[in-house]
Amino acid sequence: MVPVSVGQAGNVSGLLLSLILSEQVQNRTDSVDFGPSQLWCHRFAGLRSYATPHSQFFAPSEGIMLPAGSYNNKVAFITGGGTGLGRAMTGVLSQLGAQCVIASRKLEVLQQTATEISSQTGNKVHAVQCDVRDPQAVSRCVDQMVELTGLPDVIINNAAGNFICPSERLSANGWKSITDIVLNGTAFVTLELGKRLIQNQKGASFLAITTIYAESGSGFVVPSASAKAGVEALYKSLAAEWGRYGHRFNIIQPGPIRTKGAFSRLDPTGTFEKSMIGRIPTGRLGKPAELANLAAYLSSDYASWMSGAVIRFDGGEYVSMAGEFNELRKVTDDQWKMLETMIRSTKGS
Ligand SMILES: CCCCCCCCC/C=C\C=C\C(=O)SCCNC(=O)CCNC(=O)[C@H](O)C(C)(C)COP(=O)(O)OP(=O)(O)OC[C@H]1O[C@@H](n2cnc3c(N)ncnc32)[C@H](O)[C@@H]1OP(=O)(O)O
Ligand SMILES: NC(=O)C1=CN([C@@H]2O[C@H](COP(=O)(O)OP(=O)(O)OC[C@H]3O[C@@H](n4cnc5c(N)ncnc54)[C@H](OP(=O)(O)O)[C@@H]3O)[C@@H](O)[C@H]2O)C=CC1
Repeated sequence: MVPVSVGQAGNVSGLLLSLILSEQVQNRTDSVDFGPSQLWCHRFAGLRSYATPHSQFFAPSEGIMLPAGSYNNKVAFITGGGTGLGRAMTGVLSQLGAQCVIASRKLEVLQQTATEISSQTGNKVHAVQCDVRDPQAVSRCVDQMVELTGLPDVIINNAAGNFICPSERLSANGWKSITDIVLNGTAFVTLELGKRLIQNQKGASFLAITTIYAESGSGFVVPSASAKAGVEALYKSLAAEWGRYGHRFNIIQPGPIRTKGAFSRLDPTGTFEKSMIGRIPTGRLGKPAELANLAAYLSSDYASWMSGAVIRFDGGEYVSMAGEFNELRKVTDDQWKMLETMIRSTKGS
């Protein structure tokens, strides 16, 4: 771990962005003393990752949490299981004994992940090509899964699309592309599997991966925010309606966790991460393994009484951004003395 000074976007095409951001970071440095002694940079695999010194209080435990064999004789279906968080969840479920089916558009990526995970865990991982935007493709994918493994015990709706874009630059097709993957894709997968499970009188756990801004909304990712909010409404509604068929529905809202898919589309220059870390009370990004442990718990029999739950999993970022006075954590002791004197000396209203 090496301390770094506040940097600049590294190329000419990033000049405008770097000017905007250097001003932002400069302001932060001036008023917050968020300088080299308080901002740390990990370097690994060619990637930078920032953290604050107090993140050492919150070191991630990345080992598998549930007892070995917790998923023996279970089948798990994970959309977007070939990459990022989906891949991490598949790895943990497979390690715990599940037979996994991973589905997304890029068959080669899925196959490579499937081979790597199953060679590590000794349990089968099946790769099935499926574009979740297409209900017929989803139906064919489920047919294929039934042939391979039978209907699943666990369904994780993790596939998503996203990019930052001012809404005035967004085309109708840009909107459709994101909302089709996130909201319609989750609905098609959930309805197709739900109906077949009901027909076969088989219970199951459904989990959706949304995001903290599903609750607040967020500018610059408006289709994603709208679609993720829709997914949450879908899952809370079905938790109420389909409990009678043995189905549980839960939601994880992750905060920032470094994956190529997310960060390449949401922070393409890598510059926003620095300011983001400053608002996370635990001072670091989440780890895919931490999310995977939570998903494994929520989808397991240990959580059989959990349904309709929305779990925010973000190192405290959401409440930190929401609280009116939270920026006051930047005030120094000397500044507090002065503020207190001013307040105490005020008489009357
Ligand atoms: C402050 C720091 C932030 C750091 C990170 C913060 C982390 C927190 C993250 C919180 C939530 C994260 C949510 C996520 O979902 S992350 C997962 C992201 N992963 C992916 O997006 C993977 C899959 N994505 C894709 O395949 C593509 O990106 C896709 C565009 C979503 C879909 O691909 P495809 O179907 O091939 O679509 P097209 O390329 O044909 O485009 C369709 C349509 O959209 C327009 N478009 C595409 N990109 C942009 C862009 N960057 N800006 C504006 N418009 C865009 C494109 O032009 C097409 O429209 P049109 O036909 O009108 O031209
Ligand atoms: N990383 C983060 O910080 C956060 C992530 N999230 C959520 O976590 C989940 C995983 O994201 P992450 O791992 O970061 O990013 P990835 O980009 O790695 O994951 C997205 C996955 O979705 C799949 N996918 C995209 N479009 C389709 C489609 N039409 N049909 C089927 N599959 C599709 C992709 O595979 P393929 O291209 O092969 O189709 C890919 O595997 C998403 O729901 C995201 O919204 C939420 C908050 C924070």
